[in-house]
Amino acid sequence: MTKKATSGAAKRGAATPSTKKAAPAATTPARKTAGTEKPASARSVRAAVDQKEAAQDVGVAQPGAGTRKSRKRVPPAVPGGDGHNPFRAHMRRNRAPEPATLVIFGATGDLARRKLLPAVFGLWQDGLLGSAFNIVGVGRQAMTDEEFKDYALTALKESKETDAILPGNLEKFRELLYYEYGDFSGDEVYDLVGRELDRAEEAHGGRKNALFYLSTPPSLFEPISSGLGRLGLADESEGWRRLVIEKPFGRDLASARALNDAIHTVWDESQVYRIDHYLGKETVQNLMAIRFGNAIFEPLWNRGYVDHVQITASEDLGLEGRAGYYEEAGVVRDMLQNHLMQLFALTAMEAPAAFDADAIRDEKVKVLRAVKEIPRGRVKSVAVRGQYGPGTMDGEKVPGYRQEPNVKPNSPTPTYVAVKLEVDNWRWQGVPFFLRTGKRLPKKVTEIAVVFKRPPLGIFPGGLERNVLAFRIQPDEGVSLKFSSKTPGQEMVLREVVMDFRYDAFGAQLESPYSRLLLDAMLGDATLFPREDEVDHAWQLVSGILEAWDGVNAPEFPNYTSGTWGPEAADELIGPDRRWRRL
Ligand SMILES: NC(=O)C1=CN([C@@H]2O[C@H](COP(=O)(O)OP(=O)(O)OC[C@H]3O[C@@H](n4cnc5c(N)ncnc54)[C@H](OP(=O)(O)O)[C@@H]3O)[C@@H](O)[C@H]2O)C=CC1
Ligand SMILES: O=C1O[C@H](COP(=O)(O)O)[C@@H](O)[C@H](O)[C@H]1O
Repeated sequence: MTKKATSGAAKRGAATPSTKKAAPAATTPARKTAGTEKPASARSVRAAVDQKEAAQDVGVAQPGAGTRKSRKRVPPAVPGGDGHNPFRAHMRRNRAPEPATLVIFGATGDLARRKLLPAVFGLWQDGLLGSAFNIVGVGRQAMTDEEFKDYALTALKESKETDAILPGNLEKFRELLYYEYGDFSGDEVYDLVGRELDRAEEAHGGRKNALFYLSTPPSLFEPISSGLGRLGLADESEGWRRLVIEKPFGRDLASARALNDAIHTVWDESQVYRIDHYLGKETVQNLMAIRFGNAIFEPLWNRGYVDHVQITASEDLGLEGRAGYYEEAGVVRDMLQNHLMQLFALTAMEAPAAFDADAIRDEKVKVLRAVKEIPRGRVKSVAVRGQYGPGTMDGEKVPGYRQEPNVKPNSPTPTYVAVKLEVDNWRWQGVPFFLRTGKRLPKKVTEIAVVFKRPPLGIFPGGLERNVLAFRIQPDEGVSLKFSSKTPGQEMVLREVVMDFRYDAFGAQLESPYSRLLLDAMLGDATLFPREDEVDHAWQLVSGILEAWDGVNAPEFPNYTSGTWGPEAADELIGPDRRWRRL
């Protein structure tokens, strides 16, 4: 176990340097050459308008108050319905974030462009970001504020993730954007960020709340965390300060622990929000809702009734030009250690004492701890790796992994993994959990399937099929229950049928996970963010697999054809009496 941060105040105090906001004028770089000096008053005016609008009604009259793409469809009538959209009310929750600045490090990167800026825009347009809000993009490229505003607006127009833009809202959103740049290993760039917070102070009601989002290569997580600490920006005396860290969190157990330790020299754990975007998916949250919001499932959710559980995250896409990252990561780091382990933990955990961050995360940690270890010597019997070869997808020929641009011709990097987890606790003893994920599989689908035991005795003709409760995480989001039914006719012949709940019954398109998680972080709700000990246990579980596979060439690679369901050995792993679901 890694050590927990001791007193946050003590840590932060110790790390607060005397250089805090030192000599701002002297450190101002030659920048913003396009005459983009921002008069404080302009910002104050905009913010004051925002504040007034928000004060009128946090729920309605926000800056861009409008309708999200998701609300273009009219929801079905609700009992006593009056046209009021229940989803909108739900999204708003019962409070809005305090005035704050969102600082995005790596604002010129792919994630920021395609996902983060659209997510923030959507939240803002829906009036969910509170009374005063602004964004400071931070990068290494020299850019003026105006150039960054242009860049961000282009990104919003181009991203598929952007909600329908209401007239005039892009121009209003533009007003909220600022940019700073510099070398992330020095002090100057953090000083500039600090001054952005100073400037927003008045408009933010005298507070300097800040959410620092690290959307950079992982090698920069520690330098940025430390840089913010050196300049006193983790100190919460003038407003809350939170650090959002993208994945991957470390590349193995040792580096994840080192990163946690480095971060905790500056930040208390309560200030740290490690992103796993799967937790922001509506359907993943619904897993908890269905398990713990109904009486009928939980009694069956154990070794008495469940035969096994299958968790699948299959992707039809290949590398998509990410060789630089993926050659270093591979599927275990990219998907198994984080997203699939989280899905597993939510499926297998006990009911939390309350729906709050620590209660839920405590339960996830407990079940992760209960998983039988997979030391290097066990890997062969419980895990299968694969790498895709050339094949055909949707009638088109696609290259194998080793033929992708910038991949080594004999790359040992796995693009598929299947693993059997055994949980040594009273609930799950003897119930295997099979997890699989891979690229260039036949289709994009993520599903958690709870497969029940066969009936104890067959009194009707026909097979004794296993009932399956399947959570379709994506796409075609919903939940289905497969069971046997009599087919119409004179004979008592059974056939499998499916009862299906589909999310589109709600008449709302689902929220981007990044919107959900960004808003949660702004609200200080860490429920959907993995805690330090969760990440640590997930790394512990995959460590043996990484040790056995890292850099070790699998002579059989490539061992599955693009467009198929992975290597044959995966069928042996789950068999002989069980079969992977054909999705
Ligand atoms: N892209 C995605 O879909 C996903 C990304 N992530 C994670 O998000 C993070 C960002 O990913 P992504 O946006 O794809 O990465 P990119 O490489 O596209 O962008 C990274 C950002 O960091 C900046 N940067 C890179 N190196 C330096 C440096 N040495 N000094 C200062 N700035 C630097 C880049 O600047 P410049 O523009 O000048 O290169 C850019 O702004 C990563 O941790 C990734 O693992 C997680 C899930 C999905
Ligand atoms: O984090 C990642 O996730 C995506 C899959 O995410 P999804 O939400 O589209 O299911 C994966 O393609 C990528 O390799 C990985 O880094």
